[in-house]
Amino acid sequence: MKAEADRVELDVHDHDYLKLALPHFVKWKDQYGGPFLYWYGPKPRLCIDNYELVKQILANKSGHFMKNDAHPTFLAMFGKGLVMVEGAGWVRHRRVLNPAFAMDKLKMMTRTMVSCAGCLIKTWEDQAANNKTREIEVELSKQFQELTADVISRTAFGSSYREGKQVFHAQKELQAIMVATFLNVQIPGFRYLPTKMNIRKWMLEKKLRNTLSEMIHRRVASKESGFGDDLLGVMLEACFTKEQGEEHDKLILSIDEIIDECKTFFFAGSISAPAAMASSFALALIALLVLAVSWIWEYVVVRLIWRPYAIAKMLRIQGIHGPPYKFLKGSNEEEKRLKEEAAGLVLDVHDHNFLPRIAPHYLKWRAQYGEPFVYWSGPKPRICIFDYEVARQILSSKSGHFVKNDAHPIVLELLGKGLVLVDGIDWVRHRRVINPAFAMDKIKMMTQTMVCCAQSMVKELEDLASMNKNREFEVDFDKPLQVLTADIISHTAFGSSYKLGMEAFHAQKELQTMAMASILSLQIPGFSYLPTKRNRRKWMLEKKLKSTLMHVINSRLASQGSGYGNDLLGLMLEACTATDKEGEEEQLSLTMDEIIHECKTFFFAGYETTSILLTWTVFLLSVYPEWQERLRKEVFREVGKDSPTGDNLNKFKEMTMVLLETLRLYGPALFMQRKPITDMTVGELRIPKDYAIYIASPFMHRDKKIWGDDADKFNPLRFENGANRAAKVPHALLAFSIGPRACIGQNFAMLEAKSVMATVLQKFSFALSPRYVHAPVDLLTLQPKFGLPVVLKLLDV
Ligand code: HEM
Repeated sequence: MKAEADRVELDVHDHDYLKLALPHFVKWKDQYGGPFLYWYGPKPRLCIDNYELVKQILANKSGHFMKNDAHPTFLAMFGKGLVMVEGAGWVRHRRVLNPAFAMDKLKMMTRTMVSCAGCLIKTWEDQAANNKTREIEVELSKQFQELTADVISRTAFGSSYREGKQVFHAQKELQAIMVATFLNVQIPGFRYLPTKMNIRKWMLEKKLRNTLSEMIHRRVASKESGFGDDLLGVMLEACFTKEQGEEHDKLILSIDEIIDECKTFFFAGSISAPAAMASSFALALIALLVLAVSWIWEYVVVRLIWRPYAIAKMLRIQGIHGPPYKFLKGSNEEEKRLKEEAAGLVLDVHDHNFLPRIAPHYLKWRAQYGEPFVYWSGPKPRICIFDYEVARQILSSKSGHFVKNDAHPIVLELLGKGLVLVDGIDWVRHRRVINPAFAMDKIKMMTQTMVCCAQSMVKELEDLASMNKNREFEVDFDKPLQVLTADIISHTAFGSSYKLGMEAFHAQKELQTMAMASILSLQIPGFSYLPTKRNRRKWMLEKKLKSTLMHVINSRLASQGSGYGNDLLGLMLEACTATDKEGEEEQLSLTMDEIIHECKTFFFAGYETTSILLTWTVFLLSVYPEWQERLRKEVFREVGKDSPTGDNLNKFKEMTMVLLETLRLYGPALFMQRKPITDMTVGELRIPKDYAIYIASPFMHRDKKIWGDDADKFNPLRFENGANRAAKVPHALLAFSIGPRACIGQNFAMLEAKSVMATVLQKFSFALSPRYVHAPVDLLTLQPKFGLPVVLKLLDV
């Protein structure tokens, strides 16, 4: 019917365009009367034209009538902005946006509106003046569209209006895609397939997001000098509110929500959807063709060919060299080959330089091209930094210009958007909520739990040893240490709900194993949505993980009267609950999803790292028995046979030195990554926006210029005067990172490691089993490839 109506033209005095724009409504209304029902695919739509019914539905304040589900592309364009949000979310958004549309603010924008209109009129005037007849023909609807886009770019984004225009164009193209696909049959999952149209759509969505995100981050960074008088500025102003008695600003909308509101400004403010939808199928076909050509141009020519060569050239000019870029593969093949060659390398147990095993490509390229060098992960460049000063400037930067590099999708999936991965003002919000949980006095209170867990592991090992006449036995010690650290994090994070916490962690661990198994296999786009056996198991685990964590969190929230508890979750919820300004409602400054992500982060960031630190500490104390003995003496000197307390542990000086030296030589976290959100200069190095920077801390920890000639040796004494005096530069130990994004759990990890080591040293002596093979391996964290078999001997104490 629409195609037929498309061929009809109306007389200019005929304003009844319904037969053209909505011919199906006109026909069905005539045929079936009002209200009538029709079908959009399998979904029913009830059409109402009765004023009283309309009033009751639209004016209803119960919140029971919500917006209908939007078309996915429509959602991508609009985002979850004011037009789309519902319920409490809508109240929050509306509260932030209202001030931006107050009459006095709008009046201030009139000048911009008039000036934009003036520019258009001036263009017409100039064109008309060039004609003898002083008249011109213009395509008014197009020009008005341009005009409103101009007005909204300037009023919404002020001085950033040029970027605002880019947003407008990306949104317009997305709209064309929506029109072209609107009436197509929607095959479930089809939108996840990498068709040319979908790829273009994803690119546009990414561009839209990145441009808006950058603009917002810049505004937030320059917050001290005011947010500006444009819509974005007024919205950000209303978004940052200082609660009574609070030291810092509180953010009402998340950065994602602000981005969605910006999309809404544009869509609602400059384009009318019904007009767009009236476009013809012919237009859709042309759009498809244009999209295909532009996809080939943008994706193949620009991204895979031109950009890598341009980047390499720009870096060469700065004197940064590296292996040549190969189409699509980058340096992957050479990296893979070098790693395969190194995989069989076995080290002597006194040899702590494992770099030829885990990073042979870095060693080769550094020798060949110098420092820093650039290599290619597929078409993406990685600039590798070995210099302490450059690393310090990047990691310590507080401007918010260096953010975390895009995480591998698998890491993202596992970790969720928790503290480790969030950036910008979201990070500020998360960090503020989580900081109190890691305050020293709170962590000290957890020491008892840590020691208790360690004692029950030691008791089990003791029982095994007592079964042998010589009171010794061999064990793969990395395994009980893994179980122990999971036990500790379950207890300290979830207190009395630790059993449920443990269940959640087991689900997460299995998900992690599945993810690691697939990390190197070919990723077929869309494959993850197919109901294969593996995917179904994955979905089941994800569901279980989420529902278990939700259950734990909800029961805590429900028991608020008796306090949230002294475990990490309780302390986080405490900091998370803030009373609404108007007084009534209690609001969480993190959403339920964000709290769930933080719980996952506790486990992911806090469990494996600490179990690996313990594993390498046991390894080194086995290789250097004189240090094992020194630490045992220290433990007996400080606590005798008693259980250590938080205060005792802080007095373990030699233990601290050994742990720091272990972190230097065998730090669990290997390469830190960042990227600048805008072009940045660090020292003499100019780093263009979005280039990944890899900070090669395992190399830097062995730098003889910084650590002295014995940098490759195990020498805990270098930390005798504290971590900051151990090397020629302060903050040379990067194992917990430095700067604002340094590890929030470092005190927790150190206390945990001391609790466990003290408890083990009180009962056992240990030595490496002859089965031990020294082959450290990079599995996201640094691990002993063949585990840690040791002989444990029960002490006669
Ligand atoms: C030996 C043990 C640990 C090591 C070596 C370690 C290492 C690190 C490093 C290097 C970072 C910074 C990453 C970067 O800058 O890209 C980091 C961040 C972080 N760590 Fe740890 N970590 C350890 C234990 C823990 C524990 C026990 C927890 C929590 C229970 C934890 C939670 C976190 C969190 C939440 C962050 C992100 C902080 C932020 O971005 O604000 N870590 N850790």
